[in-house]
Amino acid sequence: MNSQTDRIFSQPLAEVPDFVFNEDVVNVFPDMIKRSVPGYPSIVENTGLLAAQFARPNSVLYDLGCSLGAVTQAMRRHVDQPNCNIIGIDNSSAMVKRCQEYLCAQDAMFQTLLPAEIIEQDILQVDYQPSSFIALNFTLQFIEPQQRIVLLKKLRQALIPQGALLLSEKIKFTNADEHQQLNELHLAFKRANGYSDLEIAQKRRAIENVMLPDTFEVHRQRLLDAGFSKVYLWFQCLNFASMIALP
Ligand SMILES: C[S@@+](CC[C@H](N)C(=O)[O-])C[C@H]1O[C@@H](n2cnc3c(N)ncnc32)[C@H](O)[C@@H]1O
Ligand SMILES: O=C(O)C(=O)C[C@]1(C(=O)O)C=C[C@@H](O)C=C1
Repeated sequence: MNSQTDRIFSQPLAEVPDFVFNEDVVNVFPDMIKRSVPGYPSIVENTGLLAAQFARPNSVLYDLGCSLGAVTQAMRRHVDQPNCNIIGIDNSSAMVKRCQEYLCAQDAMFQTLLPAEIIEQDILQVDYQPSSFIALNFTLQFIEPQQRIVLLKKLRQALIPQGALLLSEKIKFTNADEHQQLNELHLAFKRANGYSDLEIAQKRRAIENVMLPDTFEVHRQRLLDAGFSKVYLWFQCLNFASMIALP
């Protein structure tokens, strides 16, 4: 169950396949995401704080595209509301299986935690229950672009009036210089975390067709079009950002 160092793209590949969240990725995922996403640990921990701020009794907290449940675990550390439960959803069976094991380990360590269940499902197919907090932590970028507004409208409908949606994403920039500078800084971040140029190039090739970032302006407008009334950027580190959207 121990996480390993990410060496998935360290050897030259004749052809780099599209990135999938399979067993190989699951084995290295905590290391991969920490070394690839600037600010990831801060975003996860503060998501627990944000969830505690918005969580209301008798409601569900969702962790969509939960992977190994880092956000679910942070919410469980911070949220203490009566009759609240967490539902984590991911469509990768390998992720769901490992996530359930990690949550059992968390259950064994703490006595009073919100109940949490992890479900294997496509987040586009879910009938959402009334919710006070929904986290999409680096997940929307993997959803087909035309489906993003459909999903956000559904989530807006599920949110109770005092609730909030958290959206973290890799972002593009409209200004070409800003885009290039921040992408170069992101490459420097990856190199400083021990990734070689080969690993960086092969990973980029693997995700270019499956992970499609938008600009902050596109996210903001789409959230407003989905029916949210306010969108606040609460975190940015290089080309990775997190925002909250309020009903
Ligand atoms: C970058 S990871 C998310 C990281 C995670 N939220 C965290 O904070 O550690 C993206 C996740 O979204 C999941 N995913 C992608 N498309 C999905 C879909 N349509 N339905 C459910 N999960 C999806 C992937 O399997 C993957 O585990
Ligand atoms: O942009 C990159 O290079 C990334 O690796 C980003 C990213 C992400 O943002 O989700 C992509 C896939 C991996 O799951 C981890 C990180």
